[in-house]
Amino acid sequence: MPANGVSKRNKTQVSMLTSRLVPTLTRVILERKWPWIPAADTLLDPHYLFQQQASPRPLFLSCAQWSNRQEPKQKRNLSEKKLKRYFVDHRRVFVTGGNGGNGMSCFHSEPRKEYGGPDGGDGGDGGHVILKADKHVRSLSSVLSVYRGFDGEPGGSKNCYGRNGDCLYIRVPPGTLVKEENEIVADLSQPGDEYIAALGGAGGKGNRFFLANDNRAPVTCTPGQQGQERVLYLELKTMAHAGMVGFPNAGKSSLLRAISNAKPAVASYPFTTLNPHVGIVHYEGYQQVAVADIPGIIRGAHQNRGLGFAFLRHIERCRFLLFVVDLSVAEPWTQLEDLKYELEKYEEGLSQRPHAIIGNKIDLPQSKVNFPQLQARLEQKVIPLSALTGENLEELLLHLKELYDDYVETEGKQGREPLNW
Ligand SMILES: Nc1nc2c(ncn2[C@@H]2O[C@H](COP(=O)(O)OP(=O)(O)OP(=O)(O)O)[C@@H](O)[C@H]2O)c(=O)[nH]1
Ligand SMILES: [Mg+2]
Repeated sequence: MPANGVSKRNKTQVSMLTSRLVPTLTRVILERKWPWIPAADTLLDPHYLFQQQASPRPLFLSCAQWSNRQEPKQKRNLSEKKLKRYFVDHRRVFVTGGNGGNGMSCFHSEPRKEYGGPDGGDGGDGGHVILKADKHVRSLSSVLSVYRGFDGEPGGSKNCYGRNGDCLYIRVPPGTLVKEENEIVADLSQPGDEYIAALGGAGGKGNRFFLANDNRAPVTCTPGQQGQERVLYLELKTMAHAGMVGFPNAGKSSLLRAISNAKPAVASYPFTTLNPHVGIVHYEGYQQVAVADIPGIIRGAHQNRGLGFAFLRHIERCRFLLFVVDLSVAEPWTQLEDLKYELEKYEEGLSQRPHAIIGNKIDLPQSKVNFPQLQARLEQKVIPLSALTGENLEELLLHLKELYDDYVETEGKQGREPLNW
């Protein structure tokens, strides 16, 4: 007799019974799905059962082991493609006004009343699609690509008119330009400004409308008109106060994360940022400066290389620029020359906008060698800093405020309202 009191013969019998009770396939699936649960054979193994009776701990232990085996949840790397909260500064929108309701053709019907006359009502007008500037909206990201207005209701009998379709409002940020075939058709600069993007169709006429002296029983009624269809391009005049311009991997997104509450994706491969992100830097007296992280630009961007010249357009919409140079690469001054060349090729004078030059990654040993060489080649001061360690960020923040104050002053002199965020 074995030590645990179960004979080998008994064990074989129980095992055979288990095989009959639980089909093989089900067992395999169960064992794969819950590996911490002992195999069905083992469960009915008298040896195992005795062990369980002796100490109930193994079950709890297996749960604990399972939870230990699960790897700790790691913070997943942010991918730009998964980030939905990027800044949208231009949109193509297809708008269609609501259709008008059809007119009704019918005659008054009442007992003992012959020739009651026509009483078909008119259809309701279709609703307009209206663009409205709203100061609570910051970007065009909430604007969809297709809008269709509400239709008017058809006319009814007994001279009932159809209900007009409601107007459909599309909320856009103040400072939105509306373009149609490259022509500006509206400038929604102040909050509350409205522009009818698509007119709703007029409602059709009921047969009552056609009642005349020479025609006392008209049967004619007209259908409602179709709503207007238009393709409009919405563009923001200003995207942010400051725009960060730099080569891919220069550390623009890291810098925006360091100075503001924005959370653009950061990774060690080029072209991590595919869409602009805007972060707000807060100063004393509730002053806020908006800084945009713009996708990386390479030499030849104006010829559509890299991410193309679509991104140079974002730079155009920033009032002043922050050139971000990676100090750790060889000859960082060539980066600056290339960036200015590309901006100049895209639009003359763009590189001459008020700007600051930032030398990033000063924490790296190579940067400490390159920085004095870069500074020696430039008349303008370069701000050396590290977005990663936070070294010398204060100097950038002070310089940013100076650029902002100059911008407010210039706008004031020209009688324009500075962009308030
Ligand atoms: N050592 C060091 N590394 C940095 C610093 N700033 C950024 N990096 C690293 O540089 C890499 C690129 O940083 P990003 O912020 O994604 O660069 P980017 O300019 O936004 O790049 P794109 O989005 O591709 O244009 C990342 O691996 C960062 O960790 C810094 O100050 N010091
Ligand atoms: Mg980036």
